[in-house]
Amino acid sequence: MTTPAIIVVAAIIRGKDGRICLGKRPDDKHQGGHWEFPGGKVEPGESLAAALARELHEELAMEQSESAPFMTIVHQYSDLHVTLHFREVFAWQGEPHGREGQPVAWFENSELPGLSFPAANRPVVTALTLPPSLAIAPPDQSLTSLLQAIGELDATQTGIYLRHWSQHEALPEIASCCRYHGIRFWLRMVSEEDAAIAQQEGAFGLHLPAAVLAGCDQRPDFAGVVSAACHDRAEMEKIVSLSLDMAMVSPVEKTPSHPGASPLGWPQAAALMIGQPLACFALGGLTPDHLPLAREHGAVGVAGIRAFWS
Ligand SMILES: Nc1nc2c([nH]c(=O)n2[C@H]2C[C@H](O)[C@@H](COP(=O)(O)OP(=O)(O)OP(=O)(O)O)O2)c(=O)[nH]1
Ligand SMILES: [Mg+2]
Repeated sequence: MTTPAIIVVAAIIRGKDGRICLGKRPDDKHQGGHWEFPGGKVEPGESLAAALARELHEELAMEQSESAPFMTIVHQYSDLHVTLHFREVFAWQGEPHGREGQPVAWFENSELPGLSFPAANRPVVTALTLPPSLAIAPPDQSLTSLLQAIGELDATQTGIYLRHWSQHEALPEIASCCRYHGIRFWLRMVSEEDAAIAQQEGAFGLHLPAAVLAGCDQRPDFAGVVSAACHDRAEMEKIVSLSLDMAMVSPVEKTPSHPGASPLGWPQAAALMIGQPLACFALGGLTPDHLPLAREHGAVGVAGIRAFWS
């Protein structure tokens, strides 16, 4: 039996102090009693940006709001099929307050995972904990230059994937340097042991290359973010079926590190990424400046090697 389907826009509103504005859904509404990113149903013929500006005016008295894509999640509730377009609101007039009697409050990013949200929101709450850029450690980088480069990164914008360092004797030193600078880092999982190492070193993420993903029949035992490499639809389905948090989708554009690989191109990458219940990072021939373009195509972040180390 098919359920009704709706298209919804919802706002990620960050105050100057970095906190996020949420509203509480009235008990008698669908998904009532949960916190929500303010927003509502898109009306026929309305653009997503216009729909969100209208909802923010109606619900929060925010005027002239402007927004850009963050991520899209398609979710099937038992009684409703929703396409949720989350958008980052970057400008507005007025002080947001609940105009419909609903509680409205501001939360630190770190408080979000502890709140009760509609089930569809799990991936967006995870995505909000991620840096927008992921710098992959180049294979030929020396330990000294890696440690120096870590110290020069902006921890709010960039995380790092220590692709070749999981089993290296210098890992504790690198991990401690990352922790000191507040840099979120990912380690590569090749064996079961790597999940334990990642846990012990305080890695933020554990990344599964395609061959490891192929041999995996359950989510690895790791408390942080679990990501996997994704090149096609079959890998995306596997990643979703294991309830992983993140996919690095590649190669989106032509890249010198994999000269033989034919790129997906943005339309095909978008078809893979949009609506999936996880955070997608676009990878391959990109720079951090590609973030807005990547978000237009369903990725929440961008990853790469050379262009991501300042
Ligand atoms: N706004 C919002 N809705 C969400 C979120 N997560 C989630 O599953 N939803 C679902 C709940 C609802 O079924 C739907 C949003 O519809 P809504 O009730 O807010 O729509 P609306 O503002 O147009 O309200 P109404 O005029 O129909 O009363 O999307 C979220 O974070 N924010
Ligand atoms: Mg609403």
